[in-house]
Amino acid sequence: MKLYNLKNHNETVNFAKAVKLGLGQQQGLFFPVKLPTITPIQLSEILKLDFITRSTEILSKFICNEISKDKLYKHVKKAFSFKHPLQVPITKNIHCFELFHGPTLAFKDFGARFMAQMIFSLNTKNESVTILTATSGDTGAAVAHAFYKMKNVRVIILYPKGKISELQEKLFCTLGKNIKTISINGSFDDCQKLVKEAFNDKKLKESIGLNSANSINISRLLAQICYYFEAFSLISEQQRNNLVVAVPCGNFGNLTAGLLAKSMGLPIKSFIACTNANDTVPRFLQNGKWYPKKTVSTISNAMDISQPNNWTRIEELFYRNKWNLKELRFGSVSDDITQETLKELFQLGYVSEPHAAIAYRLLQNQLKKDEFGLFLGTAHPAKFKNTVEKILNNNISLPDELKNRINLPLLSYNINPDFNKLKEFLVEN
Ligand SMILES: Cc1ncc(COP(=O)(O)O)c(C=O)c1O
Ligand SMILES: N[C@@H](CCOP(=O)(O)O)C(=O)O
Repeated sequence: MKLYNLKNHNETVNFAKAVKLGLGQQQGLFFPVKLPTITPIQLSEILKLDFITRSTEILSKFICNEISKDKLYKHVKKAFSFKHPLQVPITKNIHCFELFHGPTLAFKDFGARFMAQMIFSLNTKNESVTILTATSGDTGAAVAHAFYKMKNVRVIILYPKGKISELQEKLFCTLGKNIKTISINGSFDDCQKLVKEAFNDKKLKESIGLNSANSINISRLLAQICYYFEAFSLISEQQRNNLVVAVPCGNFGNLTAGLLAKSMGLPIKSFIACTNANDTVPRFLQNGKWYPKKTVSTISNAMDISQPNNWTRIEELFYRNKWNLKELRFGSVSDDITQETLKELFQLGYVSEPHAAIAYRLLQNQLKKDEFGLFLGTAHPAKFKNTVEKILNNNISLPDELKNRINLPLLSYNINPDFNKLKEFLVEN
Protein backbone atom coordinates (compact mmCIF):
# COMPACT_ATOMS: atom_id res chain seq x y z
CA MET A 1 0.00 0.00 0.00
CA LYS A 2 1.36 3.42 -0.88
CA LEU A 3 0.45 6.49 1.15
CA TYR A 4 1.04 10.19 0.65
CA ASN A 5 1.55 12.98 3.16
CA LEU A 6 -1.50 15.23 3.18
CA LYS A 7 0.80 18.23 3.70
CA ASN A 8 3.27 17.25 1.01
CA HIS A 9 1.92 14.89 -1.67
CA ASN A 10 5.46 14.30 -2.95
CA GLU A 11 6.27 12.47 0.26
CA THR A 12 5.05 8.93 -0.41
CA VAL A 13 5.76 5.85 1.71
CA ASN A 14 4.65 2.23 1.93
CA PHE A 15 2.60 0.86 4.84
CA ALA A 16 5.61 -0.32 6.85
CA LYS A 17 7.29 3.07 6.55
CA ALA A 18 4.10 4.92 7.46
CA VAL A 19 3.69 2.75 10.56
CA LYS A 20 7.31 3.32 11.57
CA LEU A 21 7.23 7.08 10.89
CA GLY A 22 3.81 7.84 12.33
CA LEU A 23 3.75 11.40 11.04
CA GLY A 24 5.08 12.78 7.74
CA GLN A 25 7.04 15.97 7.16
CA GLN A 26 5.52 19.22 8.47
CA GLN A 27 3.41 17.08 10.86
CA GLY A 28 1.43 15.78 7.86
CA LEU A 29 -0.84 12.73 8.17
CA PHE A 30 -0.45 9.81 5.78
CA PHE A 31 -3.36 8.85 3.51
CA PRO A 32 -3.75 5.86 1.11
CA VAL A 33 -2.94 6.54 -2.56
CA LYS A 34 -5.46 3.84 -3.53
CA LEU A 35 -8.75 3.39 -1.67
CA PRO A 36 -9.59 -0.32 -1.94
CA THR A 37 -13.18 -1.32 -2.72
CA ILE A 38 -15.18 -4.53 -2.51
CA THR A 39 -18.09 -5.51 -4.77
CA PRO A 40 -21.56 -6.22 -3.33
CA ILE A 41 -20.96 -9.94 -3.97
CA GLN A 42 -17.61 -9.82 -2.14
CA LEU A 43 -19.35 -7.92 0.67
CA SER A 44 -22.05 -10.56 1.05
CA GLU A 45 -19.33 -13.23 1.22
CA ILE A 46 -17.14 -11.50 3.83
CA LEU A 47 -20.12 -10.68 6.02
CA LYS A 48 -20.55 -14.44 6.48
CA LEU A 49 -17.02 -14.81 7.86
CA ASP A 50 -16.07 -14.72 11.52
CA PHE A 51 -14.73 -11.41 12.90
CA ILE A 52 -11.04 -12.35 12.79
CA THR A 53 -11.11 -13.86 9.29
CA ARG A 54 -13.21 -10.99 7.94
CA SER A 55 -10.94 -8.37 9.57
CA THR A 56 -7.93 -10.06 7.96
CA GLU A 57 -9.66 -9.91 4.57
CA ILE A 58 -10.45 -6.20 5.04
CA LEU A 59 -6.94 -5.25 6.19
CA SER A 60 -5.34 -7.35 3.47
CA LYS A 61 -7.11 -5.13 0.89
CA PHE A 62 -4.80 -2.36 2.16
CA ILE A 63 -1.59 -4.18 3.10
CA CYS A 64 -1.54 -7.58 1.41
CA ASN A 65 1.39 -6.66 -0.81
CA GLU A 66 3.53 -6.12 2.30
CA ILE A 67 2.25 -8.68 4.79
CA SER A 68 1.04 -12.13 3.73
CA LYS A 69 -2.54 -12.98 4.59
CA ASP A 70 -1.43 -15.86 6.83
CA LYS A 71 0.91 -13.61 8.80
CA LEU A 72 -1.74 -10.87 8.94
CA TYR A 73 -4.30 -13.38 10.26
CA LYS A 74 -1.96 -14.25 13.15
CA HIS A 75 -1.49 -10.56 14.01
CA VAL A 76 -5.22 -9.81 13.83
CA LYS A 77 -6.03 -12.88 15.93
CA LYS A 78 -3.61 -11.71 18.64
CA ALA A 79 -4.73 -8.08 18.43
CA PHE A 80 -8.47 -8.81 18.59
CA SER A 81 -8.15 -11.62 21.15
CA PHE A 82 -10.88 -10.37 23.45
CA LYS A 83 -14.68 -10.42 23.67
CA HIS A 84 -16.01 -9.13 20.36
CA PRO A 85 -18.34 -6.12 19.97
CA LEU A 86 -21.91 -6.64 21.16
CA GLN A 87 -25.11 -5.29 19.65
CA VAL A 88 -27.64 -4.23 22.30
CA PRO A 89 -31.23 -3.25 21.36
CA ILE A 90 -32.32 0.02 23.02
CA THR A 91 -35.51 0.84 21.11
CA LYS A 92 -37.21 -0.72 18.05
CA ASN A 93 -35.04 1.18 15.60
CA ILE A 94 -31.96 2.07 17.69
CA HIS A 95 -29.32 -0.34 18.95
CA CYS A 96 -26.04 0.29 20.76
CA PHE A 97 -22.91 -1.27 19.28
CA GLU A 98 -20.69 -1.90 22.30
CA LEU A 99 -16.99 -1.71 21.50
CA PHE A 100 -15.74 -1.72 25.09
CA HIS A 101 -15.24 -5.40 25.94
CA GLY A 102 -11.48 -5.35 25.53
CA PRO A 103 -8.68 -5.26 28.12
CA THR A 104 -8.99 -1.51 28.76
CA LEU A 105 -12.78 -1.26 28.37
CA ALA A 106 -12.74 1.15 25.41
CA PHE A 107 -12.87 0.88 21.60
CA LYS A 108 -9.26 2.03 21.40
CA ASP A 109 -8.16 -1.52 22.20
CA PHE A 110 -8.73 -2.60 18.59
CA GLY A 111 -6.40 -0.03 17.04
CA ALA A 112 -3.78 0.06 19.81
CA ARG A 113 -3.35 -3.73 19.90
CA PHE A 114 -3.15 -4.03 16.13
CA MET A 115 -0.54 -1.28 16.03
CA ALA A 116 1.46 -3.07 18.71
CA GLN A 117 1.44 -6.19 16.53
CA MET A 118 2.64 -4.16 13.55
CA ILE A 119 5.41 -2.39 15.49
CA PHE A 120 6.59 -5.71 16.92
CA SER A 121 6.62 -7.50 13.58
CA LEU A 122 8.21 -4.62 11.65
CA ASN A 123 10.99 -4.02 14.17
CA THR A 124 13.16 -6.74 12.65
CA LYS A 125 16.40 -4.97 13.65
CA ASN A 126 15.34 -4.76 17.32
CA GLU A 127 15.78 -0.99 17.28
CA SER A 128 14.74 1.08 20.29
CA VAL A 129 11.35 2.69 19.80
CA THR A 130 9.68 5.50 21.77
CA ILE A 131 5.92 5.59 21.40
CA LEU A 132 4.88 9.12 22.40
CA THR A 133 1.11 9.38 22.73
CA ALA A 134 -1.39 11.99 23.87
CA THR A 135 -4.57 10.86 25.54
CA SER A 136 -7.82 12.31 26.86
CA GLY A 137 -8.29 9.10 28.81
CA ASP A 138 -8.78 5.95 26.74
CA THR A 139 -6.07 5.83 24.09
CA GLY A 140 -3.52 6.03 26.89
CA ALA A 141 -4.79 2.91 28.60
CA ALA A 142 -5.21 0.96 25.37
CA VAL A 143 -1.70 1.84 24.19
CA ALA A 144 -0.09 1.25 27.59
CA HIS A 145 -1.59 -2.22 27.92
CA ALA A 146 -0.95 -3.09 24.27
CA PHE A 147 2.78 -2.29 24.49
CA TYR A 148 3.31 -3.26 28.16
CA LYS A 149 6.64 -5.11 28.62
CA MET A 150 7.27 -5.15 24.85
CA LYS A 151 11.03 -5.48 24.16
CA ASN A 152 12.84 -2.38 22.81
CA VAL A 153 9.69 -0.26 23.24
CA ARG A 154 9.31 2.66 25.63
CA VAL A 155 5.86 4.23 25.84
CA ILE A 156 5.38 7.80 27.03
CA ILE A 157 1.84 8.98 27.50
CA LEU A 158 0.82 12.61 27.99
CA TYR A 159 -2.56 13.42 29.52
CA PRO A 160 -4.28 16.60 30.75
CA LYS A 161 -3.87 16.76 34.57
CA GLY A 162 -7.18 16.50 36.41
CA LYS A 163 -9.17 16.16 33.17
CA ILE A 164 -9.54 12.40 32.92
CA SER A 165 -11.49 10.18 35.29
CA GLU A 166 -9.78 8.66 38.34
CA LEU A 167 -10.28 5.15 36.96
CA GLN A 168 -9.03 6.06 33.50
CA GLU A 169 -5.87 7.35 35.18
CA LYS A 170 -5.51 4.24 37.38
CA LEU A 171 -5.81 2.00 34.32
CA PHE A 172 -2.59 3.22 32.69
CA CYS A 173 -0.63 5.32 35.22
CA THR A 174 -0.01 2.40 37.59
CA LEU A 175 1.80 0.04 35.20
CA GLY A 176 5.40 1.25 35.30
CA LYS A 177 8.21 -0.77 33.59
CA ASN A 178 8.33 0.46 29.96
CA ILE A 179 5.22 2.64 30.41
CA LYS A 180 5.88 6.22 31.55
CA THR A 181 3.05 8.69 32.07
CA ILE A 182 3.19 12.45 32.33
CA SER A 183 0.31 14.66 33.45
CA ILE A 184 0.39 17.96 31.60
CA ASN A 185 -0.86 21.21 33.16
CA GLY A 186 -3.14 21.95 30.22
CA SER A 187 -5.67 20.40 27.80
CA PHE A 188 -5.59 17.34 25.54
CA ASP A 189 -4.92 19.71 22.65
CA ASP A 190 -1.79 20.91 24.49
CA CYS A 191 -0.73 17.26 24.87
CA GLN A 192 -1.32 16.52 21.19
CA LYS A 193 0.61 19.68 20.22
CA LEU A 194 3.61 18.49 22.27
CA VAL A 195 3.51 15.10 20.50
CA LYS A 196 3.53 16.77 17.08
CA GLU A 197 6.29 19.19 18.13
CA ALA A 198 8.49 16.21 19.03
CA PHE A 199 8.15 14.96 15.46
CA ASN A 200 9.50 18.31 14.23
CA ASP A 201 12.77 17.79 16.09
CA LYS A 202 14.61 15.60 13.54
CA LYS A 203 17.63 14.89 15.79
CA LEU A 204 15.42 13.93 18.74
CA LYS A 205 13.13 11.85 16.52
CA GLU A 206 16.04 9.81 15.18
CA SER A 207 17.88 9.50 18.50
CA ILE A 208 14.92 8.00 20.37
CA GLY A 209 13.19 6.18 17.48
CA LEU A 210 10.11 8.36 17.88
CA ASN A 211 6.65 7.13 16.90
CA SER A 212 3.10 7.80 18.09
CA ALA A 213 0.19 5.45 18.82
CA ASN A 214 -2.45 8.13 18.41
CA SER A 215 -4.72 7.85 15.35
CA ILE A 216 -1.88 9.78 13.74
CA ASN A 217 -0.58 6.28 12.98
CA ILE A 218 -2.31 4.71 9.98
CA SER A 219 -2.19 1.24 11.57
CA ARG A 220 -4.46 2.52 14.36
CA LEU A 221 -6.99 3.78 11.86
CA LEU A 222 -7.09 0.77 9.54
CA ALA A 223 -7.78 -1.59 12.44
CA GLN A 224 -10.82 0.46 13.44
CA ILE A 225 -12.45 -0.13 10.04
CA CYS A 226 -13.02 -3.76 11.00
CA TYR A 227 -15.66 -3.28 13.67
CA TYR A 228 -17.94 -1.37 11.28
CA PHE A 229 -18.14 -4.49 9.13
CA GLU A 230 -18.80 -6.53 12.29
CA ALA A 231 -21.66 -4.17 13.18
CA PHE A 232 -23.13 -4.60 9.71
CA SER A 233 -22.86 -8.40 9.93
CA LEU A 234 -24.91 -8.43 13.14
CA ILE A 235 -27.98 -6.55 11.86
CA SER A 236 -30.83 -7.80 9.68
CA GLU A 237 -31.19 -7.29 5.91
CA GLN A 238 -33.93 -4.73 6.45
CA GLN A 239 -31.87 -2.79 9.02
CA ARG A 240 -28.90 -2.79 6.63
CA ASN A 241 -30.92 -0.98 3.95
CA ASN A 242 -31.22 2.28 5.87
CA LEU A 243 -28.41 2.24 8.40
CA VAL A 244 -27.36 5.44 10.17
CA VAL A 245 -24.38 5.29 12.52
CA ALA A 246 -23.89 7.91 15.24
CA VAL A 247 -20.23 8.26 16.23
CA PRO A 248 -19.15 10.06 19.41
CA CYS A 249 -16.23 12.18 18.15
CA GLY A 250 -13.14 13.74 19.69
CA ASN A 251 -10.04 13.32 17.50
CA PHE A 252 -12.31 11.94 14.74
CA GLY A 253 -10.32 8.77 14.21
CA ASN A 254 -13.37 6.61 14.83
CA LEU A 255 -15.46 8.47 12.26
CA THR A 256 -12.56 8.39 9.76
CA ALA A 257 -12.47 4.61 10.09
CA GLY A 258 -16.23 4.38 9.56
CA LEU A 259 -15.99 6.52 6.44
CA LEU A 260 -13.12 4.36 5.17
CA ALA A 261 -15.39 1.34 5.64
CA LYS A 262 -18.11 3.10 3.62
CA SER A 263 -15.53 4.06 0.99
CA MET A 264 -14.59 0.37 0.69
CA GLY A 265 -18.22 -0.43 -0.11
CA LEU A 266 -19.95 -0.98 3.24
CA PRO A 267 -23.38 0.53 2.44
CA ILE A 268 -23.90 2.70 5.50
CA LYS A 269 -26.51 5.26 4.49
CA SER A 270 -25.26 8.04 6.71
CA PHE A 271 -23.06 8.96 9.66
CA ILE A 272 -23.71 11.47 12.41
CA ALA A 273 -20.59 13.23 13.73
CA CYS A 274 -21.42 13.77 17.41
CA THR A 275 -19.48 16.08 19.71
CA ASN A 276 -19.88 17.59 23.14
CA ALA A 277 -19.53 21.35 23.70
CA ASN A 278 -16.11 21.17 22.03
CA ASP A 279 -17.86 21.64 18.69
CA THR A 280 -15.28 22.84 16.20
CA VAL A 281 -16.51 20.39 13.54
CA PRO A 282 -20.29 20.88 13.95
CA ARG A 283 -19.79 24.67 13.78
CA PHE A 284 -17.60 24.25 10.69
CA LEU A 285 -20.20 22.03 9.00
CA GLN A 286 -22.87 24.59 9.93
CA ASN A 287 -21.12 27.79 8.82
CA GLY A 288 -18.01 26.76 6.85
CA LYS A 289 -15.66 28.46 9.28
CA TRP A 290 -12.88 26.44 10.97
CA TYR A 291 -12.57 28.20 14.31
CA PRO A 292 -11.40 26.06 17.26
CA LYS A 293 -12.32 27.65 20.55
CA LYS A 294 -10.59 27.10 23.92
CA THR A 295 -11.27 23.52 24.97
CA VAL A 296 -13.79 23.23 27.79
CA SER A 297 -13.99 20.38 30.31
CA THR A 298 -17.15 18.28 30.07
CA ILE A 299 -18.44 15.03 31.55
CA SER A 300 -17.53 13.33 28.24
CA ASN A 301 -13.89 14.20 28.92
CA ALA A 302 -12.39 11.90 26.28
CA MET A 303 -14.04 14.08 23.63
CA ASP A 304 -12.72 17.36 25.06
CA ILE A 305 -10.81 18.09 21.88
CA SER A 306 -11.04 21.32 19.87
CA GLN A 307 -8.39 20.56 17.26
CA PRO A 308 -9.34 17.09 15.98
CA ASN A 309 -6.35 15.43 14.37
CA ASN A 310 -8.20 13.44 11.72
CA TRP A 311 -10.43 16.09 10.22
CA THR A 312 -8.00 16.62 7.33
CA ARG A 313 -8.24 12.88 6.53
CA ILE A 314 -12.04 13.10 6.49
CA GLU A 315 -11.95 16.08 4.13
CA GLU A 316 -9.52 14.19 1.87
CA LEU A 317 -11.80 11.14 1.87
CA PHE A 318 -14.81 13.22 0.84
CA TYR A 319 -12.75 14.87 -1.87
CA ARG A 320 -11.33 11.58 -3.21
CA ASN A 321 -14.78 9.93 -3.26
CA LYS A 322 -16.48 13.04 -4.65
CA TRP A 323 -18.81 12.99 -1.66
CA ASN A 324 -20.47 16.19 -0.51
CA LEU A 325 -19.66 17.17 3.10
CA LYS A 326 -23.32 18.21 3.37
CA GLU A 327 -24.10 14.44 3.41
CA LEU A 328 -22.41 14.21 6.80
CA ARG A 329 -24.95 14.68 9.58
CA PHE A 330 -23.67 16.33 12.74
CA GLY A 331 -24.53 17.79 16.10
CA SER A 332 -23.18 18.75 19.50
CA VAL A 333 -24.68 18.06 22.92
CA SER A 334 -24.31 20.04 26.16
CA ASP A 335 -23.54 18.42 29.52
CA ASP A 336 -27.11 19.11 30.70
CA ILE A 337 -28.64 17.25 27.77
CA THR A 338 -26.05 14.49 28.11
CA GLN A 339 -27.11 13.99 31.72
CA GLU A 340 -30.80 13.92 30.75
CA THR A 341 -30.03 11.41 28.02
CA LEU A 342 -28.17 9.14 30.43
CA LYS A 343 -31.31 9.13 32.61
CA GLU A 344 -33.50 8.43 29.55
CA LEU A 345 -31.32 5.46 28.60
CA PHE A 346 -31.42 4.23 32.20
CA GLN A 347 -35.20 4.35 32.12
CA LEU A 348 -35.02 2.22 28.97
CA GLY A 349 -32.99 -0.27 31.00
CA TYR A 350 -29.56 0.63 29.65
CA VAL A 351 -26.67 1.98 31.75
CA SER A 352 -24.55 4.08 29.45
CA GLU A 353 -21.88 6.75 29.86
CA PRO A 354 -21.56 10.34 28.59
CA HIS A 355 -19.77 9.68 25.26
CA ALA A 356 -22.25 7.10 23.95
CA ALA A 357 -25.16 9.10 25.39
CA ILE A 358 -24.22 12.02 23.15
CA ALA A 359 -24.37 9.75 20.10
CA TYR A 360 -27.70 8.26 21.21
CA ARG A 361 -29.21 11.74 21.73
CA LEU A 362 -28.29 12.93 18.24
CA LEU A 363 -29.44 9.64 16.70
CA GLN A 364 -32.81 9.98 18.46
CA ASN A 365 -33.11 13.56 17.24
CA GLN A 366 -32.10 12.94 13.64
CA LEU A 367 -33.21 9.41 12.71
CA LYS A 368 -35.86 9.45 9.98
CA LYS A 369 -38.97 7.22 9.95
CA ASP A 370 -37.67 4.33 7.82
CA GLU A 371 -34.06 4.44 9.14
CA PHE A 372 -32.32 2.10 11.57
CA GLY A 373 -29.73 3.59 13.92
CA LEU A 374 -26.63 2.30 15.64
CA PHE A 375 -24.77 4.40 18.16
CA LEU A 376 -21.27 3.38 19.20
CA GLY A 377 -20.68 2.42 22.82
CA THR A 378 -17.07 3.52 23.01
CA ALA A 379 -16.27 2.98 26.68
CA HIS A 380 -17.52 0.93 29.62
CA PRO A 381 -19.65 3.05 32.01
CA ALA A 382 -17.47 1.93 34.93
CA LYS A 383 -14.60 4.06 33.61
CA PHE A 384 -16.79 7.07 34.50
CA LYS A 385 -18.20 5.53 37.67
CA ASN A 386 -18.30 8.67 39.83
CA THR A 387 -20.00 10.76 37.13
CA VAL A 388 -22.53 8.12 36.04
CA GLU A 389 -23.42 7.03 39.60
CA LYS A 390 -24.07 10.64 40.59
CA ILE A 391 -26.32 11.27 37.56
CA LEU A 392 -28.24 7.98 37.77
CA ASN A 393 -28.13 7.57 41.54
CA ASN A 394 -27.31 3.94 40.81
CA ASN A 395 -24.30 1.81 41.73
CA ILE A 396 -21.97 0.57 39.00
CA SER A 397 -19.90 -2.50 39.81
CA LEU A 398 -16.27 -2.47 38.70
CA PRO A 399 -15.02 -4.99 36.14
CA ASP A 400 -11.82 -6.80 37.21
CA GLU A 401 -9.74 -4.68 34.81
CA LEU A 402 -10.45 -1.69 37.06
CA LYS A 403 -10.83 -3.53 40.38
CA ASN A 404 -7.27 -4.85 40.01
CA ARG A 405 -5.76 -1.38 39.60
CA ILE A 406 -7.85 0.97 41.72
CA ASN A 407 -5.61 0.63 44.81
CA LEU A 408 -2.30 0.81 42.98
CA PRO A 409 -0.19 4.00 43.31
CA LEU A 410 -0.09 6.51 40.45
CA LEU A 411 3.40 6.73 38.94
CA SER A 412 2.96 9.83 36.79
CA TYR A 413 5.35 12.72 36.42
CA ASN A 414 3.95 16.23 35.95
CA ILE A 415 5.15 19.05 33.70
CA ASN A 416 3.84 22.24 32.09
CA PRO A 417 2.98 22.13 28.36
CA ASP A 418 6.54 23.14 27.50
CA PHE A 419 8.32 21.24 24.72
CA ASN A 420 11.78 21.76 26.21
CA LYS A 421 10.61 20.13 29.46
CA LEU A 422 9.22 17.19 27.50
CA LYS A 423 12.40 16.92 25.42
CA GLU A 424 14.48 16.83 28.62
CA PHE A 425 12.29 13.96 29.86
CA LEU A 426 12.47 12.07 26.56
CA VAL A 427 16.25 12.29 26.49
CA GLU A 428 16.83 11.51 30.17
CA ASN A 429 14.30 8.77 30.95
C1 LIG B 1 -14.88 6.93 25.22
C2 LIG B 1 -14.57 7.69 23.96
N1 LIG B 1 -15.56 7.97 23.10
C3 LIG B 1 -15.34 8.67 21.96
C4 LIG B 1 -14.07 9.14 21.67
C5 LIG B 1 -13.85 9.89 20.39
O1 LIG B 1 -13.18 9.07 19.46
P1 LIG B 1 -12.26 9.75 18.34
O2 LIG B 1 -11.13 10.43 19.07
O3 LIG B 1 -11.77 8.62 17.51
O4 LIG B 1 -13.13 10.72 17.63
C6 LIG B 1 -13.01 8.84 22.52
C7 LIG B 1 -11.61 9.27 22.24
O5 LIG B 1 -11.35 10.17 21.53
C8 LIG B 1 -13.26 8.10 23.68
O6 LIG B 1 -12.25 7.78 24.51
N1 LIG C 1 -10.15 10.35 23.08
C1 LIG C 1 -8.82 9.93 22.69
C2 LIG C 1 -8.02 11.07 22.12
C3 LIG C 1 -6.91 10.58 21.21
O1 LIG C 1 -7.51 9.90 20.14
P1 LIG C 1 -6.63 9.05 19.09
O2 LIG C 1 -7.63 8.18 18.39
O3 LIG C 1 -5.94 10.02 18.18
O4 LIG C 1 -5.62 8.26 19.87
C4 LIG C 1 -8.23 9.30 23.92
O5 LIG C 1 -8.98 8.53 24.53
O6 LIG C 1 -7.12 9.59 24.28
